[in-house]
Amino acid sequence: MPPECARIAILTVSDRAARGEYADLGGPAAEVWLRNTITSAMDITRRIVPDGRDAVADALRALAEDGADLVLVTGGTGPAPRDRTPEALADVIDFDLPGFGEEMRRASLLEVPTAILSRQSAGVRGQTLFITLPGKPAAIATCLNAVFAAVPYCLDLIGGARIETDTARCEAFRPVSG
Ligand SMILES: Nc1ncnc2c1ncn2[C@@H]1O[C@H](COP(=O)(O)OP(=O)(O)OP(=O)(O)O)[C@@H](O)[C@H]1O
Ligand SMILES: Nc1nc2c(c(=O)[nH]1)N[C@H]1C(S)=C(S)[C@@H](COP(=O)(O)O)O[C@H]1N2
Repeated sequence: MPPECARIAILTVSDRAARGEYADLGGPAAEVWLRNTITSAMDITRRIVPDGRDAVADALRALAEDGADLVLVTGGTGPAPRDRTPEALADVIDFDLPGFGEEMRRASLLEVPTAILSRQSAGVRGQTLFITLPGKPAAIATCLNAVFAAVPYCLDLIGGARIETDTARCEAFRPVSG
């Protein structure tokens, strides 16, 4: 893989999708969104894990150790007993980026009042940016549309791969220095 190729992982967190009780629609929706938006070279992998703090934290750690530049996580952000994606994220990151969650909730609240229940967020471990999204497949585009303009510059700042976007879908914002 060329060094400029961005390594992106999509992690679906769902007990029922992990058991095969329903088809995972969230992971594929996130992949389609990325393929339609990112124009530079990328390698996308997808995984499914059950809900729960340890299962999710182990998967997040493994993805960072594998060298992922960006990890999108969908599911397990709510208040139900098995929804522990935020705790798993806190276990693995060096620091959080609360603006991501604030903006994704703001955008989602324009669509559904229960968006306030999602503890979705973002954080950085080493050179990996994690963004957590709600499990509802329809939430994925809403949330990525709301925040993705800041993702390329965030990856620049943490030493991740440089990514370019289709400006008709998402204009990556990189502040000009000086
Ligand atoms: N990965 C997914 N693929 C398809 N539909 C999903 C997925 N994740 C969630 N959903 C749908 O969104 C609804 C609410 O999502 P939520 O994450 O709260 O699921 P859940 O009820 O906790 O399910 P699970 O047992 O799979 O974790 C689910 O009932 C399901 O219909
Ligand atoms: N855009 C959007 N955000 C949303 C939703 C949605 O349907 N669309 N569902 C909400 C609901 S009902 C819940 S419980 C929380 C947490 O979902 P999760 O546990 O699947 O991550 O996300 C919220 N955010």
